[in-house]
Amino acid sequence: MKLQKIGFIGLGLIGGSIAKRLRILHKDLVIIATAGHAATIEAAYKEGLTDNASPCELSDFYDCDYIFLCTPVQKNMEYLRLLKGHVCDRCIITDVGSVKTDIHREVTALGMEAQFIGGHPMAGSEKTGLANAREFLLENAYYILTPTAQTDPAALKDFKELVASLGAIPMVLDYEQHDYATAAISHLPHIIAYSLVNLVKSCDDCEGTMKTIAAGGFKDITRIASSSPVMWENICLSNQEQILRLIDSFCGELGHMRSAIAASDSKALMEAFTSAKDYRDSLTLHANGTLKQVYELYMDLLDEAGGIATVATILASNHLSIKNIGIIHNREFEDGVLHLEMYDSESLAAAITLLKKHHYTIYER
Ligand SMILES: NC(=O)C1=CN([C@@H]2O[C@H](COP(=O)(O)OP(=O)(O)OC[C@H]3O[C@@H](n4cnc5c(N)ncnc54)[C@H](O)[C@@H]3O)[C@@H](O)[C@H]2O)C=CC1
Ligand SMILES: O=C(O)C(=O)Cc1ccc(O)cc1
Repeated sequence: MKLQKIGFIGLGLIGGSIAKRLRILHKDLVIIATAGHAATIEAAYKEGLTDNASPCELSDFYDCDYIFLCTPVQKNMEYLRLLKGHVCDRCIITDVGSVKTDIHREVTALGMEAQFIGGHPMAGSEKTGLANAREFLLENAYYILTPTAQTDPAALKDFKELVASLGAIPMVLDYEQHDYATAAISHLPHIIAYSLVNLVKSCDDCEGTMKTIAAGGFKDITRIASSSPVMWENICLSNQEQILRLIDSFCGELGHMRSAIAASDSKALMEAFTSAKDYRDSLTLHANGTLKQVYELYMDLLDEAGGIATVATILASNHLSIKNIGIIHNREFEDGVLHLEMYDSESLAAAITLLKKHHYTIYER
């Protein structure tokens, strides 16, 4: 399907990343957008991402092939209501929200099932805004699609192709199944991270001893507590039922741990830790059972002669071999991005530390 016009409502981390990739793939595509702040659209226009220089009106979305709703989940539902009756028949409205049941119920209530395909890229970070959007953000990530009972199979096929062109892996799921799974693997972990940080904050002494000595483990498990509060408030309100279910199960798990520790039950502790370790260690195994881990980083590369040679020399002189290297030449008004693939996790970690020491900006996935 030849894409002509795509609209974005919300142009932050996710909307911006999708738009950037589409701009690279389809130079002639008309991309229009609106966002919470006019400055976002001005910036997007300046970098050649959007065709409009100020936030567009909802009526401008009428003849889009696709409209991506990329605001916090509850705002997406408001926009869906506003769009009803104001888009042409062939337009597919999709969203990137982290919760799907709520918006599907709204779609049904509005009678928009034939025009809506839910979506959720399983990629992102704790960062927000267009400034952090990257065209490769969805690379190799699952992108969950939740069609409705009235989705035209041809429209679903086209949308799958679009998702695949973003570098993502489309996966169709039932929306309720999606919300239970994401409550477990994404929503609960964010709530635990936020709670853990608040716990430490309230337990710390006046000198901030805990904050000072907080080491890798605490930082690893709480990185996501730096995520957008508005986004997570919206997610908790939209996926309330499944999140409460998972919080209760988690309290049960913590209770088992507590009992085992209180009873000095080494066997129970060893069983719990070993079983969790085995499962966690197996996460890098993909569905087909092959080890598909890629040890890669992306970094900003100054547009100067010898830029790659300098990076290669820094790594080689520290005995770090590069498996794959390439420049992504597509941000017209910015410096290039260098993609590096290393052989294993240790070399990747060492390369990141080394390159950061040399003041390069690194983007880890
Ligand atoms: N951050 C992440 O890692 C992921 C987020 N998501 C979902 O993607 C959606 C967007 O999240 P991000 O891009 O991370 O957020 P973001 O904060 O980076 O961007 C949100 C965008 O929505 C706009 N916006 C907010 N309220 C608005 C309003 N009332 N009218 C118009 N625009 C408004 C903001 O101006 C901004 O452009 C959310 O629904 C979230 O659940 C999905 C996958 C990953
Ligand atoms: O930062 C991380 O590791 C995330 O987990 C990002 C994320 C946040 C929300 C989603 O719906 C999907 C992915």
